[in-house]
Amino acid sequence: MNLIVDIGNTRTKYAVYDDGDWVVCGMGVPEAYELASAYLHRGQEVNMILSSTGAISEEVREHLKSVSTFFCEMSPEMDLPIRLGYDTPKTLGVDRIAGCVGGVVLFPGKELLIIDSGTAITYDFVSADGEFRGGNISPGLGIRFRALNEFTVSLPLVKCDVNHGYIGKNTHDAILNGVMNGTLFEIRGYIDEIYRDNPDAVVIITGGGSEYLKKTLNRSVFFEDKLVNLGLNRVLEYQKRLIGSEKLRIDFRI
Ligand SMILES: Nc1ncnc2c1ncn2[C@@H]1O[C@H](COP(=O)(O)OP(=O)(O)O)[C@@H](O)[C@H]1O
Ligand SMILES: CC(C)(COP(=O)(O)O)[C@@H](O)C(=O)NCCC(=O)O
Ligand SMILES: [K+]
Repeated sequence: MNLIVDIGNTRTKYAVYDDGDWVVCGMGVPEAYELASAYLHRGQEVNMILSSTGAISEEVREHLKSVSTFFCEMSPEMDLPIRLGYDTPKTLGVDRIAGCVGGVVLFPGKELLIIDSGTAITYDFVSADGEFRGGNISPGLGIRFRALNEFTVSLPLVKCDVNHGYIGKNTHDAILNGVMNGTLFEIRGYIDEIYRDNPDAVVIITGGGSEYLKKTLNRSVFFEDKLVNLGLNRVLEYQKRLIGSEKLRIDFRI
């Protein structure tokens, strides 16, 4: 089986794929470790890919490695199934690359805009011939609420609530509406812009904050919660095949 471990800035997600089919997903490093151990104890192989934009210690990395039969770590410098048109590929977030690969898996040959609403909101553009063209990073919902609270004297910390209004009549609602509508208008702006340029483009939305957008975004877009997992699974398969053909080359001195 393939085990995907995706450590974000807020949450750790994991997923299991078997023969390209999604099996199960969940959250937490200890949970991912337990799952991998159980497969190993049953004598099954565990092909693992680790992707981390959040903090990860060497100890955790080694811990996860110890319950894998094949291990690779997502990096902009590895051989990837897409080209990276970014001036600083070394500093490019691996979750962004994974989302773009996932997009190409779902919609090959299409121009893509991938919106990942997590701790940060990322807007990533992929050309129809499969090149990551670049993209933008903006503050996520949680960061916006916290920033208003932390950088002012009087503003309280307001919690994200999908049931918000348009015009605030008190401080709480003014902040709630401001952050929620501001985020929504920003996202709508990107979507309208790409459709204006190319009506055939495809917009895919993913990430923990996308649940809210499902309810409020009245635009023609695809929601795919598993986009990053899907991309990481493709990269893992790609790496396995590369290592396999390299081994064959050495074994048979091709
Ligand atoms: N129920 C929710 N409603 C709105 N936003 C949420 C909800 N749950 C999580 N989020 C947002 O999603 C983020 C976590 O999503 P995730 O994609 O896992 O982020 P990351 O990859 O950065 O860890 C949180 O920072 C928060 O902004
Ligand atoms: C932009 C991000 C913080 C998003 O992380 P996330 O919200 O998924 O936790 C991450 O992709 C990252 O650390 N990027 C590095 C900078 C760059 O992509 O150019
Ligand atoms: K993100």
